[in-house]
Amino acid sequence: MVPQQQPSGMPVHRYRPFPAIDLPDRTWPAKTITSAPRWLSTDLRDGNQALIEPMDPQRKHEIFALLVRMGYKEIEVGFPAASQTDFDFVRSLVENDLIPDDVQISVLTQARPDLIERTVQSLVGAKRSTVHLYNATAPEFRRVVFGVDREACKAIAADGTRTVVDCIERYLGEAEYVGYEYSPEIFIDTELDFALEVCEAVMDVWRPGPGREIILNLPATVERATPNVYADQIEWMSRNLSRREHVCLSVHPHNDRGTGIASAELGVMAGADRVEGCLYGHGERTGNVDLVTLGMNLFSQGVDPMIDFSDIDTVRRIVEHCTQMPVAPRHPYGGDLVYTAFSGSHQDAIKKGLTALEADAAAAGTPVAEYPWSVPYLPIDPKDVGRSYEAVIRVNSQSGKGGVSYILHRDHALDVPRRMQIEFSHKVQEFTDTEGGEFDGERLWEIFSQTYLNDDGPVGVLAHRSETAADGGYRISADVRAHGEIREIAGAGQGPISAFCDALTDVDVKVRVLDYVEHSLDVGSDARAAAYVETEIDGRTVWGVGIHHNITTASLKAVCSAIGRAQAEAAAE
Ligand SMILES: CC(=O)SCCNC(=O)CCNC(=O)[C@H](O)C(C)(C)COP(=O)(O)OP(=O)(O)OC[C@H]1O[C@@H](n2cnc3c(N)ncnc32)[C@H](O)[C@@H]1OP(=O)(O)O
Ligand SMILES: CC(C)C(=O)C(=O)O
Ligand SMILES: [Mg+2]
Repeated sequence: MVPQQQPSGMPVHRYRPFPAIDLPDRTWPAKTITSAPRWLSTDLRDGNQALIEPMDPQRKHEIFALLVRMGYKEIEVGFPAASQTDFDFVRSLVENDLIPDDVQISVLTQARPDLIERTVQSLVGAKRSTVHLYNATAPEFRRVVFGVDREACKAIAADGTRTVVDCIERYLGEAEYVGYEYSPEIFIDTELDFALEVCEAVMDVWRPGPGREIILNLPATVERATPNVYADQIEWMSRNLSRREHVCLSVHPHNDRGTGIASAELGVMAGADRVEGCLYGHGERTGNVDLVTLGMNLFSQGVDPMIDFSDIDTVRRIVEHCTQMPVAPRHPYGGDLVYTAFSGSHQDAIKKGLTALEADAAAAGTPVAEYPWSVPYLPIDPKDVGRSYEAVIRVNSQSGKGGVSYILHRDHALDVPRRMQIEFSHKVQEFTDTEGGEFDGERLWEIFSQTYLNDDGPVGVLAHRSETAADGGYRISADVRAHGEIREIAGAGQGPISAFCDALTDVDVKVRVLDYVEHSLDVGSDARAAAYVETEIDGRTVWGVGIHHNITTASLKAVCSAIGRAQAEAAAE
């Protein structure tokens, strides 16, 4: 029987579903995003206003410089009427000529004449800027916060816009370009017909036209509905706004339901031209939509985000330093663990995927870094964002042979044969089960060396001499340490290993070789070789490993290693 879930007892009755939008002929579900929208970073405004400790001027400058380096062309730099510090920061950007010619800063203000005037004053001397005005338009805000009806609410927006126009004329006549952005705050809770009415009233004052666009920014100030509802709202506005060709329609999702990314993406599919957000999703409460994830989502679809994320760790480091807040280890694209696989089957698939990618790229004569990416469990190549494969596969108790052998290959160039991978990963499992936690490459190498490369077994080879007979037979004599004594032993066979195994009967050791693999570890005349031998000793199948500059020595060492392993296994029983 299927287990029966029980009512939670939580006060569900206090909440209402968000009403659906009546838009049966919506077109956004069939759309795909084929080019990057215009981005606005509001790290220095919405992001900053929500920090436990707002950024000091030096940190603000660091973020600004980072945003410029990454390629953001529209940057909201503050709320200059809020405080002298905010005002001074904008002035320092302007007066120190820190704003590149192709970057447009913007500043936010409430629709209050004194605040607007101060805000516009902060922009004197800026070549390109945008004045951004907002007032809340949702019914609850009209009633509770402002105590106004629809007409009065609309008047706040229109009058505010008029004041902006006047102030721009008064203070910014010299500027190359001054743009205007209007946001009906709490747009998602505003009746659509009223949001449209307010935006039209604002446009009547600003009078957008050729060369004079207006940015209408429709915020999900508090995200309260599924992203499809936001998309419907955006599509409805996009269809019904007049002067649409002169409107830059912008979305500003917050992330209260954890669907800010989806809201932004569906918003763009629904007709938005521009997205406002913050790096790593800083901002009020659960944050603004994360610009890193949005940009990288495009990148992962083969669409250029027009922003450079190729050094994602530096971006993260600067954001963490400036906001004094950590980025979560599982944060998409930038978190510490997001290109890491711990579990065995994932590691196995990634290892095979990377090998196949290299082979496919080589076959196509294309460098791997240019070859179309397709590796299981990794949506993008970590190297494309400046991560290395080092961190991709990490070993703990959930890991299997794939991960373990990947790390041995990565750190020591060992190509451990498949059946030996199984044997060694069981060995590692014994350790991870008892010790717990993660095993790094160094710890794995310790276990590998202790298991296969220690010379303390019952038999050790000290020197060997060999000759090939005219009939192709192989003769060997070797000085060995056997059971505490130094002995010279001799034997014959088809090659060094079979001859050595024959010689070992002199010291009462019987070894049957089942498989043998060797490969070089380095290049050049001084190169070392690794030899792996699968043996049957006293009814046990065990592997041995030898590493040496001389390939014959490596093989004999591998046999001795297997003898040691057999004895250790027997002792452990
Ligand atoms: C969704 C967002 O992120 S909006 C941006 C929010 N960011 C900030 O508020 C940070 C900067 N703000 C501040 O530092 C301050 O609010 C200041 C300095 C701008 C203004 O401070 P104060 O004058 O003390 O006003 P206060 O902050 O209390 O704002 C409330 C008043 O502004 C009015 N108001 C709020 N928003 C707006 C608006 N967009 N347009 C016009 N009036 C507004 C309210 O109705 C209220 O008026 P009342 O005092 O007559 O009731
Ligand atoms: C001021 C506006 C754009 C805002 O930040 C919001 O509504 O979230
Ligand atoms: Mg906001």
